[in-house]
Amino acid sequence: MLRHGLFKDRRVFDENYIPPELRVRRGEAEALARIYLNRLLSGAGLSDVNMIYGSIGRVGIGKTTLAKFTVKRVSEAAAKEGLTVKQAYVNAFNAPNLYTILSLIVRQTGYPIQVRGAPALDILKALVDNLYVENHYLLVILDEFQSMLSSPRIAAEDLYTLLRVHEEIPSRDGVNRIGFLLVASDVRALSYMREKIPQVESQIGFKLHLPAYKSRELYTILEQRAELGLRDTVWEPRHLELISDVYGEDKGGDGSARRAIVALKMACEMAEAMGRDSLSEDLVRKAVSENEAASIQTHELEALSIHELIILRLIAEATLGGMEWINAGLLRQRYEDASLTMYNVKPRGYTQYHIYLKHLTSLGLVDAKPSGRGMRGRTTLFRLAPHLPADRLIEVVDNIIQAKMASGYE
Ligand SMILES: Nc1ncnc2c1ncn2[C@@H]1O[C@H](COP(=O)(O)OP(=O)(O)OP(=O)(O)O)[C@@H](O)[C@H]1O
Repeated sequence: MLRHGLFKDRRVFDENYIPPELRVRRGEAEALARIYLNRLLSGAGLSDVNMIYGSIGRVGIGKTTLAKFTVKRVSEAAAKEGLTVKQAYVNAFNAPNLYTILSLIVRQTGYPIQVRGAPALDILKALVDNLYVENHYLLVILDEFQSMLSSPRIAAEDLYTLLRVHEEIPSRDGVNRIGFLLVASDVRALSYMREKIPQVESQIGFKLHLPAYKSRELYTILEQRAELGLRDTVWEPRHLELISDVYGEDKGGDGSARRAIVALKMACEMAEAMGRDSLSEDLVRKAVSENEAASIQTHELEALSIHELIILRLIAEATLGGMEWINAGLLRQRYEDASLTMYNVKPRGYTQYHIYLKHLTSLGLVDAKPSGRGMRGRTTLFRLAPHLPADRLIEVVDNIIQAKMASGYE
């Protein structure tokens, strides 16, 4: 009989949960924190710009976690020396322009700065002034930094203004008080920087590359979650080994801690739903295979244009509505309607439209086949690739479309 459930603290499995200590990558966090602290504690202020970046196509490998942990460490260590280092986190996907970036930063500092209707430069001046008056420091994480570089609504000058704030707006006492930790998906961010903002690129002190996780590292991460979030009698090391062997990069997996943690959570939820009070190997295997089936490569979707995303969404919608295949004519008609009425973008001409459909098919997101007999004339039929869950895909696609629209992409 199940009396308490398997979890002792469900929050430990939340997407944004940051563990109290890092058992994997602690050394990296300490090394990064020391760079900021060395200068700060020697009285030279805070002005460093460092960067964490991952590997192409790898997600969930701990970039954000490491950044947040590092900044927290800096703030705590500084506090022990009597210095206040405020922390701010901005995800570029939610910050399409300099004004929004600064508004988000200001909100997190808690300073009474009027941002509504103020020009970005005035907000930044007020921020520099408040830091001076309070004698505080500020360390800002700019996550998904690559999308700031490619956004048409963030000019090179904006990035200079922000990242070289000390030159644009020197503090009244000459002490620099704002440091940055940039987080980018992969090494390409550095070459974009070299093109768009070379002076900032050359100013980056420390560039830390994070590889995908190996199975042994995933085991350690899972063990920590199990200890913090599950009842002791629920799990055994072999359950965690099974998961870390599936996702470990050295075992042929994608090295994602996120997916490994989700698999463990799913296994526990499945056990609960079945009224069991502990995990079994069978259940863990089942959770892993469901996790695989439901996995949507968000980075692959982020790389699509808005028009491709609209087409994909329409095909997924047809599936969700019970239509097994949608024919080319109907799809085109829905695409034209949706572009104009829902997204306020001009539909692309036929040639480009067909290139988009081909691309979606070649990525394995969409299946295409010629219509059989019984249809008038020859046409092509489309459907969402059967391994993709239509409802979750629509959710993810909507988020991406929204973010792209907000940052002015097409
Ligand atoms: N070293 C670690 N210790 C404990 N948990 C970790 C560690 N690395 C990653 N995680 C967990 O794995 C999940 C994914 O990590 P995170 O979001 O930091 O990855 P990311 O590389 O920033 O992802 P994305 O590529 O989507 O931006 C989070 O739940 C995080 O808490």
